Amino acid sequence: MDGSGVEASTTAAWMERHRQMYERATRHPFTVSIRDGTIDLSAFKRWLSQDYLFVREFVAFVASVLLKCCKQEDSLDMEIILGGVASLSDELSWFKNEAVKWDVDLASVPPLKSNLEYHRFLGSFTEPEISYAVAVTTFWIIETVYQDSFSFCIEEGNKTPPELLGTCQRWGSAEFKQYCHSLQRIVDHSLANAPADAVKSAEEAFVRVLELEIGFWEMSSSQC
Ligand SMILES: Cc1ncc(CN)c(N)n1
Repeated sequence: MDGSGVEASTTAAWMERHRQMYERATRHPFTVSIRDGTIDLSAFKRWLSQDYLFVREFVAFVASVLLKCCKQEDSLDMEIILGGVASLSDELSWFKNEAVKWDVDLASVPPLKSNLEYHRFLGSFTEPEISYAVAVTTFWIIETVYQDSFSFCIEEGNKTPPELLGTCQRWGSAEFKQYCHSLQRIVDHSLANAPADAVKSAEEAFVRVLELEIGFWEMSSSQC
């Protein structure tokens, strides 16, 4: 609580403390080039196929967050996270449809280095020792980076190519923003009740996600 009796948000404080890195993740030249219409379409196609592989790994990660949530005494967050798991089925179908549209063969694409590094990070959350507070923080910031990055591509003044607007809407919509805010409330509530070492680990995971997201955009831009 601050002096006015308003509960300060830990997530907002972290966003401020790590603002530079947050900006690097959410205003990366890759997404900025979508917004200004200069995107290299081969880079977009690389992102599309790599992100499909990412989302397949993300399913298991979100399922592990759900499992940790269900083991909490008070599992009121369950419905929001379950909704997140359910929406991934639609998301995988979306990637498959887009791949056909862009003539990308998803079956023949191997994951690139930065993607594999992200997969390893996501895979570590199946460990039961990793707390729910850390896992749900990680989930929230992963979703938020996409929400912030893609909503920028559809904000006023954008020159986003019409064929990419559907992609930007997927994560940049008001609905997805609401969902990210719901996750953020869950995270702040969870952190407010977590021990100090878990809060510290959650902040480390927050920063690690920003690094991995930057690496993912870099990989999409340049095939590293
Ligand atoms: C790399 C990455 N980060 C986040 C998201 C949003 N679920 C995604 N699809 N891909």
